[in-house]
Amino acid sequence: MNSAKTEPSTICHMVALPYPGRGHINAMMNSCKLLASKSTDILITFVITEEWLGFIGSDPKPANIRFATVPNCIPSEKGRGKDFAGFVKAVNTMMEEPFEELLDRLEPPVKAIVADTYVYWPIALGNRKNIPVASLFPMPAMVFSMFHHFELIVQNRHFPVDLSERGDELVDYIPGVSTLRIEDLPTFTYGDGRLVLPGVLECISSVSKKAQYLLLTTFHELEAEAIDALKANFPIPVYPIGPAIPYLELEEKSASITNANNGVNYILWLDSQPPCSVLYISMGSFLSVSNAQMDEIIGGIQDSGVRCLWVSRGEIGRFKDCSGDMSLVVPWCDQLKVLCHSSIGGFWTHCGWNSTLEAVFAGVPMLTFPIFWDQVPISKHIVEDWKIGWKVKKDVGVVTRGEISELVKRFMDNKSDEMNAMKQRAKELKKSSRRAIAKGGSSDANLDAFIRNISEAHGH
Ligand SMILES: O=c1ccn([C@@H]2O[C@H](COP(=O)(O)OP(=O)(O)O[C@H]3O[C@H](CO)[C@@H](O)[C@H](O)[C@H]3O)[C@@H](O)[C@H]2O)c(=O)[nH]1
Repeated sequence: MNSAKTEPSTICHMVALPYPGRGHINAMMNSCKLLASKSTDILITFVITEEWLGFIGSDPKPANIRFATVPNCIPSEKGRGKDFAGFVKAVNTMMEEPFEELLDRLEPPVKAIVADTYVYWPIALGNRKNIPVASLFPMPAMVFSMFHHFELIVQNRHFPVDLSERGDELVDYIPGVSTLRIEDLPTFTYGDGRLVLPGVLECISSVSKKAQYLLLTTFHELEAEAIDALKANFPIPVYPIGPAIPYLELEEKSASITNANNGVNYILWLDSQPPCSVLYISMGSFLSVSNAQMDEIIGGIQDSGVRCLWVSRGEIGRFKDCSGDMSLVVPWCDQLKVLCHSSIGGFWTHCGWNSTLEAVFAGVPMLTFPIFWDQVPISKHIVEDWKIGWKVKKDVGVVTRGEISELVKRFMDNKSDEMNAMKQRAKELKKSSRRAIAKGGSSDANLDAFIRNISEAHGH
């Protein structure tokens, strides 16, 4: 850890604590970069485990963001998906003590803690130490509202529930959230979702009761109704500052483009493809679909004859038949750069919120294959609310190779009126995301308001 000792007291020093998973670390880092871009008087200490420092320690970041570490007191990131509930428990029992020790040593004095909503203890810790806490929720405002109003779901007898019997019943009573089926709520009715639900509900309720600010990685234009309804009754300021994605670095050259991919330069490959012809496929950073489903997906995409760029970690062997001019498989890519490339015509996504915000920013329509938790209502957002995608996943059972091939062909048909109308809507949302981040736009103004609030209300 490299704590600076002599910064002047005008420095607004914040400590950022992400939940230690890829989607959450990215959301927190991108939010911090947006905050740090506002003034060189802002200093952010970004706290991660030593293992995570190994993953992201050499990534480019502005001079006013620095890393500090806690020991590897939680299970390794590798294999985290295997015992999800156990991982969540470890994050919430093992990290507080080393974090508190670190906090006590940091200089200059800390003006605010920005902590992921899914880590349970920072709000109480901040209260004990008289340090304001901004809770960063890295999922849609709509999903926050679902948990915030969970008692309505219970009152309407929609939880607990047997999805196979009542999954199609409608949920039309959550303020600011458009009507959806029980089946489209986050996956808290079964499995790991059911296990982590009580802890999540406690976190969400402590945000309104004890935190000082709520930051959202969404932007107002994208979820206006959910955000307005939330703000109307929420006891603390709510600041949507998104899309919290790495758009500030879009123009920079990324060394990882070839280094991480055994010398394969996927940007050069994209450069040589026709406009809007490539389907980008990424299924998320830690949960994946069943082997049987994966075989159908790979077969269906091959049969469709559509060009594609796949991201696949550790499963490259399964793609041995996907070689040739039409497809490229890489273990990792600079996703926002890829989505913004003119050759990309569609995105097959598991509907992680960061990926969704990136696709909205890039104006790319989506094929949705949600797997867990918020990904299910996010798919509904994409398909029904914004109408910029189609759902591939079925509620029950495997989607077959033939179904996938047909769907992908129709989806990537640049001459279809239906697809062109969808692309037009995606372009409109892209424009609204650019308006939100432009000077004086909704997110830009919210970043300023949050920083002003922290500096004034809690100045030294
Ligand atoms: O080759 C790749 C693949 C992914 N990414 C990035 O990795 C992140 C993935 O985040 P996300 O799309 O949100 O997926 P997950 O990692 O699965 O996200 C977890 O965290 C999200 C935010 O809380 C939730 O919405 C998801 O349900 C949860 O699984 C994004 O920033 C991508 O740009 C890359 O840069 N390169």
